[in-house]
Amino acid sequence: MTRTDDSRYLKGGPVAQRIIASVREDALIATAEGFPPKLVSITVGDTDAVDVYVRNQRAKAALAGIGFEERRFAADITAGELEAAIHGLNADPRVTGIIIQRPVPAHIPIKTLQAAVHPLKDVEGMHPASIGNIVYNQLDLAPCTAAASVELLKETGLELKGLEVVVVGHSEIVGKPIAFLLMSEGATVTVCHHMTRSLAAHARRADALFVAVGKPRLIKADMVKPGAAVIDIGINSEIGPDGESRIVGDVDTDSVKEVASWITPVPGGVGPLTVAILLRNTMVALNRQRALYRATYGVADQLAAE
Ligand SMILES: NC(=O)C1=CN([C@@H]2O[C@H](COP(=O)(O)OP(=O)(O)OC[C@H]3O[C@@H](n4cnc5c(N)ncnc54)[C@H](OP(=O)(O)O)[C@@H]3O)[C@@H](O)[C@H]2O)C=CC1
Ligand SMILES: Nc1nc(=O)c2c([nH]1)NC[C@@H]1CN(c3ccc(C(=O)N[C@@H](CCC(=O)O)C(=O)O)cc3)C=[N+]21
Repeated sequence: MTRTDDSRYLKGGPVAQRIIASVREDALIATAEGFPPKLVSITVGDTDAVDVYVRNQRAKAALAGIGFEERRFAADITAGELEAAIHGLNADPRVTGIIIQRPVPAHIPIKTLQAAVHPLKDVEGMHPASIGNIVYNQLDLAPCTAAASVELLKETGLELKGLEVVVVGHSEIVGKPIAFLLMSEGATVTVCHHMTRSLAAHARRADALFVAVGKPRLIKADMVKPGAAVIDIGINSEIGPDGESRIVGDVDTDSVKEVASWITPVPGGVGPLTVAILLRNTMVALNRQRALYRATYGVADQLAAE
């Protein structure tokens, strides 16, 4: 049996295709109504870690009928200059959404940048005001990777209410939002991080195990409960036995797949779905902008008023 024919693999591609097809329908209607959705990506400095992501964003945005523009800034730009650029995008009615690719150089405070994006254009749900929404169980626009990971778990058909879930990694962009989304769904959530005393003991109790750390093969077969669902979020690049560069996750997939009932492959798991959800979030943002403008001015929306 080849890797991808194995039904234990929870693949992101088919789910992503469904989402992109539905986004495309909405995007074509919005465009015909005079409001073409457009996403702007901001990258700062050396962008190796995000190149794959941005390349896929561009390709999938084209498929979905969403405009895409990449703004690249030099590593020595100041935080003030970047904020000014973001304010310009906030004020530009042709721009629907803004995504700031991580990481940014150390001298740029990412939180300040994230807070500079207008909440209505925050397609990643990372503005402090947006991230608060998931605490209040308003889940229609959540951080893309977290939403993608939870959506893949739902593909298993497992009942989330009361499910024992363990999340490894507690970054603000992945681990923490996953924990909040799962709490909203009624799961019992344990969050582990580098200070956790026995990662293995916690991980082994999980019916669903989410891993977002950035360490290849951190999770081995003896850390996984038989029959569990394993969602591998890690994207690590390493040199394979053939001397070629390859992408691997945080889970030792070959051994863990013998124990788990479901496992997300890397590549081909969470990654493609993350991109699809970013595009879906862009349409959620567009619809919010149009609804607010109608409510405020009683006209179709901002462009129509000009
Ligand atoms: N598929 C996708 O769409 C995406 C994939 N990623 C990938 O997911 C991974 C995580 O990304 P991100 O959350 O941004 O990374 P961060 O580096 O921000 O966070 C890593 C987390 O892992 C924890 N950690 C570190 N070492 C251990 C350990 N030995 N045991 C348990 N926990 C540990 C850290 O805890 P502490 O803070 O306490 O040190 C931290 O919370 C990366 O491989 C990244 O490439 C990221 C974004 C999107
Ligand atoms: N603000 C911000 N948000 C992010 O969500 C974010 C980020 N910054 N910085 C970089 C990381 C990484 N990341 C990926 C998303 C999808 C793929 C993806 O599509 N992966 C394909 C790769 C296929 C191929 O190799 O072409 C797959 O896994 O199958 C990869 C990486 C999002 N990140």
